Amino acid sequence: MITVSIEKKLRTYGGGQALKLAAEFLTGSVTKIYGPSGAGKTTLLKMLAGLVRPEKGKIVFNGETWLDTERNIDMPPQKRKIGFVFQDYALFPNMTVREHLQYATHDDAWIQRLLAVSNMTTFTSHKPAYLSGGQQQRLAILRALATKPQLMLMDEPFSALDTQIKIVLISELQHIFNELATTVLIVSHNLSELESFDGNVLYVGNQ
Ligand SMILES: Nc1ncnc2c1ncn2[C@@H]1O[C@H](COP(=O)(O)OP(=O)(O)OP(=O)(O)O)[C@@H](O)[C@H]1O
Repeated sequence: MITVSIEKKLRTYGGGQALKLAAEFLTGSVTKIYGPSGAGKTTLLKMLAGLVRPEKGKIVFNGETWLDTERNIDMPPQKRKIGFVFQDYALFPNMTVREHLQYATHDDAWIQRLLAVSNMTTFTSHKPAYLSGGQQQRLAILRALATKPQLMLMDEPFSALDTQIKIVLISELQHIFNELATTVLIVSHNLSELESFDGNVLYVGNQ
């Protein structure tokens, strides 16, 4: 279980806007996050990852305190056991698909499986510049999954995929998340694309 209570001032023109959130996420659950543009959805994922610090707040993951601003605890991102799929992918330009995955894990059988479920096996020696937008996006998902994270944070992870690929990939991901008991948070503008994910919905924004 992840327990989160956070207050963060957002840098907005005009100022004054803040993100305030208190929520619990059960282990192994999928939560679909939606809300207006600029409400702070990406910032919320970054705070969970330890990439952005709130002014005030507490994050406890399975009894382990990741953040407690009152006690000055702020666990660094690499210790938080998370996978992050960034909206802009954040791939390494000089690494091939296989190297991206080998950088994250030494488990070759797992790499093979990830490549197979995402239909990426034929592209293993390609660098990002030689991949389509949809292939780059799938690589970003695979790289995040490679470490078998306990918490998967996904920011608009399917935006570049065509419907057919999306349907197959989501069904494969659902199996993998169940197997690993991964807790998953997915930010999406398009909740209908996530229909096949069994999960809860969280609105971020002014009520
Ligand atoms: N580290 C930060 N500290 C404070 N404010 C930030 C930080 N990063 C981004 N912001 C501000 O937070 C606001 C919300 O941005 P964010 O990207 O989290 O929104 P979003 O809900 O994900 O929007 P979209 O749906 O358009 O992607 C923006 O006004 C942005 O300038």
